[in-house]
Amino acid sequence: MTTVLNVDSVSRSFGDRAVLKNVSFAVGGGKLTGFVGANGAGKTTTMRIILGVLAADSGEVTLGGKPLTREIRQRFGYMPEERGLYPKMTVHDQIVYLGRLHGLSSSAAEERTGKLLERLGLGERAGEKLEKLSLGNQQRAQVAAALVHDPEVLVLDEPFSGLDPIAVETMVEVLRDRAASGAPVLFSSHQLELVERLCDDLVIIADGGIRAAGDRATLRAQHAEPRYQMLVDTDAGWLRDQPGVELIDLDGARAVFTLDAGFDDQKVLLAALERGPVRSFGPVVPTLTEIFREVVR
Ligand SMILES: Nc1ncnc2c1ncn2[C@@H]1O[C@H](COP(=O)(O)OP(=O)(O)OP(=O)(O)O)[C@@H](O)[C@H]1O
Repeated sequence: MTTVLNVDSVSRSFGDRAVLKNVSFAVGGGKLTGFVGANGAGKTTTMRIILGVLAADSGEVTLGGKPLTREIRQRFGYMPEERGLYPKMTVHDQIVYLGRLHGLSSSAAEERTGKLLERLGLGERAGEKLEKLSLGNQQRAQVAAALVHDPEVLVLDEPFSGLDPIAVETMVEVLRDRAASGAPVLFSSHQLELVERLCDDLVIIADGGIRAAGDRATLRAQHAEPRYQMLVDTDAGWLRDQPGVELIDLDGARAVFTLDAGFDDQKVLLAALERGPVRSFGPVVPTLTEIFREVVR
């Protein structure tokens, strides 16, 4: 059975500045949910409230319908924006220590730490002080810290920033595994292509308010008008004067356009064929970047 983490009408101000305004969204168990928004949109503040590091002015966060208590939050894994491992302690020792803080026995903490560091490619670095590691490896250690107690919920602030592509893939696998065990996994990121590839669900925040939330396919259907892409052999500039067509992007022989409501796409295809070979023609699904632009503007 999976559990849902629910953020319900959460508001928070700093002084007279409303930073979160009635923020509501759900993070489904067993899923990876990407949390995206521009700088200062309110992602970190929302995550801090979920973790109880910061209080909401109103609204609440629940897990499986129950308000969060200290005991429930003990079972969360958190990777905060400010990171915060001990630079002078060895990687191994601090992950074990954090496991113990979360209630693991000393042998369980040792075992989990060994496995996790190995999995994250840090096995050979386990005995080094954190400050001696590269930034990317420190980041991996942060993930190990968030995961050591097999958390029932994972909340990660920018876990992919600064990672090389191979480290990203390792991290993705680790997060997918955690989600596969039924845990809700929420992470923020500015890397929209990555979020698009990785996530089951998305939450888009702008200026302290949720602009869109839900599964990728639904968001795509709701938030971006259908568009077509065509590739021909010669310049496709004639599309500008084609009735029913609005040209969005033209790069020589490649054109992206929308059609007036009810306009038959086959008429455009025929018009293109009259001018020469057509290499590809069809509707394209909008990318997350396009949806993002549309909903936050
Ligand atoms: N403790 C605080 N006191 C005053 N203002 C704050 C505080 N914490 C956050 N803010 C403000 O709240 C707004 C939202 O910040 P937050 O860090 O949640 O954004 P974010 O979406 O995580 O941004 P980024 O992508 O840059 O990390 C910002 O304008 C920030 O300056």
